[in-house]
Amino acid sequence: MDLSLPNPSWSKDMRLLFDQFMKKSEDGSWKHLPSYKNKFSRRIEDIKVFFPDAKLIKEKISQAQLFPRNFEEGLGFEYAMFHNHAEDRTVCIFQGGPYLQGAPGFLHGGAIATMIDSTLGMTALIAGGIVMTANLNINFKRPIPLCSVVVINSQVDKVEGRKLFLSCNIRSVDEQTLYSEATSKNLCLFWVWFSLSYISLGFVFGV
Ligand SMILES: CC/C=C\C/C=C\C/C=C\CCCCCCCC(=O)SCCNC(=O)CCNC(=O)[C@H](O)C(C)(C)COP(=O)(O)OP(=O)(O)OC[C@H]1O[C@@H](n2cnc3c(N)ncnc32)[C@H](O)[C@@H]1OP(=O)(O)O
Repeated sequence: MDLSLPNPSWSKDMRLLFDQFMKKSEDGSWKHLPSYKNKFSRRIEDIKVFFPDAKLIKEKISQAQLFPRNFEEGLGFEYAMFHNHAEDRTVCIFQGGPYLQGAPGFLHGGAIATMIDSTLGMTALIAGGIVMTANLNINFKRPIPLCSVVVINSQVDKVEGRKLFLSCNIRSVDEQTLYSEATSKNLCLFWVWFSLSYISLGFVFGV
């Protein structure tokens, strides 16, 4: 089940942004990225291909779920991502629910980091195939109110061999407030470089 589609917990802002990006996707310049709880987790063989040293316990791996998709509807991470192939850019619209509280009334820094890592990771994944985050630097500039909607804008800045350098920022829907900025270095796990984005997309999402 694609969990990046609107559900009743989404606020008006979240719905509006989603509809705007779906409209932008009509001419093919943007692409909506589906998101699942446990794609790649069901079959131990799939994972072993990417991480041959993984010590996976069969019974447990069948229960594995993508971390940000682990909460009940509306309580944790509600988000949808859109990718622009020509610009190597991914936008994530994100509504952080009440279970993600850090300072009273605001999102936990770890929850913000999770969404930053997920968005940068997805951008790197599309650009470079199977990648791991080697380094992530975040400046938390303003606290993000709980249950508000924010926009994460990420892009590939530079590619050096198997190293991808990315950056992103998080802004309010009206773009007036800059909440966070981050940079990351992601390492492509296979030296056989495949930047053919849509092949990567099909590989990961089966689309
Ligand atoms: C992950 C996605 C996988 C599958 C996709 C399946 C489904 C997708 C569905 C949803 C996707 C959602 C996206 C989620 C994204 C989440 C991403 C993560 O959270 S990853 C988890 C956190 N990261 C880790 O656990 C990484 C642990 N570290 C490692 O495994 C290794 O250190 C490494 C990063 C793989 C690098 O090891 P290597 O042996 O491959 O490289 P090295 O020879 O050590 O270094 C090469 C090169 O890179 C430079 N470098 C290495 N580490 C760092 C660093 N921390 N900071 C800066 N630079 C670093 C190193 O200096 C070398 O540079 P050179 O000498 O100039 O070549």
